Amino acid sequence: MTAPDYGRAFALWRQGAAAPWQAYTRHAFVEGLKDGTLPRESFLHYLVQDYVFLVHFSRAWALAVTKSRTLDEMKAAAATVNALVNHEMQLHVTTCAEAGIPEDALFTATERPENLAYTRYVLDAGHSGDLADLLAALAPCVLGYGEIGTRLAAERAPDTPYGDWIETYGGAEYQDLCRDTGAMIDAALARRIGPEFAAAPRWPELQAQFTRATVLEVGFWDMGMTP
Ligand SMILES: Cc1ncc(CN)c(N)n1
Repeated sequence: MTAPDYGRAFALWRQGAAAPWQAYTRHAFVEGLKDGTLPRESFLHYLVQDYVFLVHFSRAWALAVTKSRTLDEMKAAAATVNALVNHEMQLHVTTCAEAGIPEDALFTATERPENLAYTRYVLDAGHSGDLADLLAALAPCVLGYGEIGTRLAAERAPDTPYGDWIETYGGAEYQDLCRDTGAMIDAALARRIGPEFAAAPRWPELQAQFTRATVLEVGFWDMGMTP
């Protein structure tokens, strides 16, 4: 199955991080969602941690609004904040409520170190750099789940109990967000480092940021498998 088209910069970054990207998008946790063998306890533990993750990720996308230089950049970043806090997190709230975990317990959950490392790494990339640095660190999160969702929607076992999760990330709304984010990244990089991304002096550092965030995604799945 070919990877979905989320823009030029993403295609280059993904290729530059081939081994960790494979480890992230084909992780045992992901395969367990696909065939339904992931233990429920692991899934719920992951969802609680992921709720906290999304709180901090929303803060990072809000930082992208303040790092923007055009209204189009601001609109794209603000749309992602909205998608995270008003749509994606609803999956976590609803699924956890059905399992007897109330939303206030989600908001106050103790973060696992793998979670803390990832979110604070991304926030620091944004605070210490510009929008290009921040987007390189944010891209594996948004676009990786888009790629995973697309594949799982096509390959899932019909009776996996994780259909809601797969539909959230494989569905049209999330896929539109991925395409918009990919286009926003391409435009933001062209504006800051020129249209020939991979030839720009800053490219190796942006690639390193994308690769580090991808490795932290692998750690997040590992964490999910050890409640
Ligand atoms: C850890 C993680 N990475 C990515 C996503 C998709 N927004 C997420 N919900 N959680």
